[in-house]
Amino acid sequence: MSTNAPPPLKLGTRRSRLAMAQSGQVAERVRRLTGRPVELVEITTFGDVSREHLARIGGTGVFVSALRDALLGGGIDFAVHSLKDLPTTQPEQLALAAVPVREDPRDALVARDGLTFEELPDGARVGTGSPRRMAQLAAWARSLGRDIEIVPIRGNVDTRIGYVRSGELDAVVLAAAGLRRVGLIGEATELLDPGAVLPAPGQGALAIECAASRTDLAALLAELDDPRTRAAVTAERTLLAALEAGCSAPVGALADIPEEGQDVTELRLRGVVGTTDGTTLVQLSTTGRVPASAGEALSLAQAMGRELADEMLAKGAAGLMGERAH
Ligand SMILES: NCc1[nH]cc(CCC(=O)O)c1CC(=O)O
Repeated sequence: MSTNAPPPLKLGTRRSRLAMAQSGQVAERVRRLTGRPVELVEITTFGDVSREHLARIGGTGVFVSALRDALLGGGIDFAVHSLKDLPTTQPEQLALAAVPVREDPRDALVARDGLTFEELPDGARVGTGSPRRMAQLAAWARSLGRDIEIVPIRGNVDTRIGYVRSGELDAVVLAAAGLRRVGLIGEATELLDPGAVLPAPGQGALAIECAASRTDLAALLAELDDPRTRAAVTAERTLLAALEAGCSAPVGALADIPEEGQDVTELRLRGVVGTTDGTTLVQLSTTGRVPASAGEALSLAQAMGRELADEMLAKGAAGLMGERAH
């Protein structure tokens, strides 16, 4: 073994089971890619400590600011975030070095007795703290003529599933990606069709960040980037930004980017905004031609996001978002 072995790369991570799982998976890929050891450095964020509902503390960035401070202070070399927790404006001093291949973007239902959403009886209590999920679940229940009570909850994956195990709630809704990453996807009783419930912009994707000044490191991490995922989440996040909504706003978005070699000639971007009681939803989609190159895909993704936002705003989307997150 060489005496001047490179020092370990420090990967800053939140302490939650989900954050540790996704950081561990990225650390393994970076180790294999660079041959360098990767050390996990645990950091507590405001979002982990606060007991407040996310909708009340604003949501935007509560899980990421402590990690970003450590990146800028040099305490860590890179960080892994859930992309859907990242504010839409990227600070100049930080590089979004890679957006790896996306995990399942859908929401998952975890219900008692293996029930699907449509099988829930009148009076069923369904837990979620997300205004986006509240709006779409309430609208879905209304369309079924079903009387479902949406109960505001928050907490990590185990806490939320615990409400169903204990019998306190009939079901909860979580991101399928989170369940997969912590090995609990078997608890899901239904993967929700995006036609009924659109996921949060960027859901299921990770963001790997480092200081923009670390150009060599950024280039190394860029090996983990998946251009197709980056184009999809760019369309979704451009829509979110153009609606001037925060990550706690009742906004859902999903871009379908066809796999290479797939016989598809169109990209599709779907978006939804609604009131949390589900009485009003503005749900629209737009399509674009499949681009020739990754660079072209990004500008097309941005154009589609802006175009869909304009159409949604013309249909009254701004009035449905309530108080804007900051
Ligand atoms: N807001 C918390 C959060 N941020 C990312 C995920 C799940 C994983 C992902 O979307 O990548 C979750 C939990 C959830 O929504 O159930």
